[in-house]
Amino acid sequence: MTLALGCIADDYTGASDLANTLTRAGLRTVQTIGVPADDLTLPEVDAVVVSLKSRSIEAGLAVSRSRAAEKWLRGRGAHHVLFKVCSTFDSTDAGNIGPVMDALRADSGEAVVLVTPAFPETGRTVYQGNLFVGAVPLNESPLKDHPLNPMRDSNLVRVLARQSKTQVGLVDLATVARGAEAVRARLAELSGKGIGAAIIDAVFDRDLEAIGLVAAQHRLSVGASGIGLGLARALVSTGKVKSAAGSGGADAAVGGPAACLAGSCSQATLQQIANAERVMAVLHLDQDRILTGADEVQRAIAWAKPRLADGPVLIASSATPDQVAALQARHGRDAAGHAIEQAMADIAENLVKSGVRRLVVAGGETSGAVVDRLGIPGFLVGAEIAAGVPVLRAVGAEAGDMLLALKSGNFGGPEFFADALGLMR
Ligand SMILES: Nc1ncnc2c1ncn2[C@@H]1O[C@H](COP(=O)(O)OP(=O)(O)O)[C@@H](O)[C@H]1O
Ligand SMILES: O=C(O)[C@@H](O)C(=O)COP(=O)(O)O
Repeated sequence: MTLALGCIADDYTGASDLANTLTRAGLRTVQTIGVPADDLTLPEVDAVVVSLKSRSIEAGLAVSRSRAAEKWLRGRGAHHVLFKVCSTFDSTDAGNIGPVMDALRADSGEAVVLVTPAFPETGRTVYQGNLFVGAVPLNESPLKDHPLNPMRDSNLVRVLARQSKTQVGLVDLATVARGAEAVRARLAELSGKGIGAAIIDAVFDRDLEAIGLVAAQHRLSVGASGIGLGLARALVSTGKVKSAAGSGGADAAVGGPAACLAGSCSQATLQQIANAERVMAVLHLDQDRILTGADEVQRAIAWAKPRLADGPVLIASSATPDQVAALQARHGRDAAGHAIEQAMADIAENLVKSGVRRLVVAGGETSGAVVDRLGIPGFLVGAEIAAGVPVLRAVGAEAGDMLLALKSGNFGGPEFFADALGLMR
């Protein structure tokens, strides 16, 4: 297998978002969980998205895991590696976007790295280096209250500079609008000044197409699904990849009981849970019981099991920003996040033991904990449920044939859970 594109994603929902974008743009794509073991049989593909759970771990670990993934991808022929980060640039001043970018830049010998989290289809645009979420700057969006990495600065040149050892420059929209040649000239100017990374403005998909043409000639880029779209379109338009259509049956029916788990506390997910109450049984977990060691997981399983035969169930830990802040004040931010993720993984494991083969998970860290516990090594990409969220078919899973959807907290329409199960038969 010779890869046209190698990708490293810093969480599992982000990886499935990117795998979805690449598939829709005509690249045969597989998502792996971590660097694949030698005995995992992968189909012949144009792109591999290696999913890491490295967004919120210690920076040194994120660096070493990303480097191992890059080595594997380059070893399979990938000329270009995209480090996929969140379209809301989820990170802290300690990282992990900057430290991983710096390490991959050194490994790939890249002079100046192109960086953009723009993903116009989901309302993420970048102008003058400032990230907008819909109509508001990042620091005024719900991301200011994220439980793990509250985003309080929308100027990405500043945000990345605080995390990276290199100087960070800007390629502005006026330059992007003049096309690929103008972008190349600006990058040469920046690298001549010793600047090692550039935030690139992008508002429309056509901006990302110009960026993709330039990026494809570089060794490394950093961004969200939008730059993935640009790269994929560049690979197809320059004939490096022959466009493939369709999901190849990756979403064929598996049957059996269905369940949803929500650990995201995003506004979008809170609304989706409220709407799901009309069409499925919903259990709200008691987070204090999880944190104090009471048997909340057993209570959830005992609640779910008798209901599975009658239709899908949804189990949620999600809470409003005030409730999240209060819980974190009582137990600590990391302890709260970790304990709830592990409880979700316990619940998922028990549900699968009870026969669940269709599972929807809301939240990136939550999805990481669940997929790791289920021991799923990879996914094929099926139909698109919503922008950035495909149906996934597990490959090589211990439980056998399974369909999953891993939803980024912020993605999906108001009826997401019903929409997902409607496509996961
Ligand atoms: N009620 C709650 N209070 C505090 N933290 C929570 C609560 N529910 C979930 N969490 C934690 O919040 C984090 C949500 O992150 P994640 O799953 O990545 O969602 P998103 O996709 O919205 O970022 C997880 O670590 C999760 O365990
Ligand atoms: O780019 C995006 O917004 C998503 O692909 C993504 O990474 C989402 O992360 P979570 O919101 O933590 O699921």
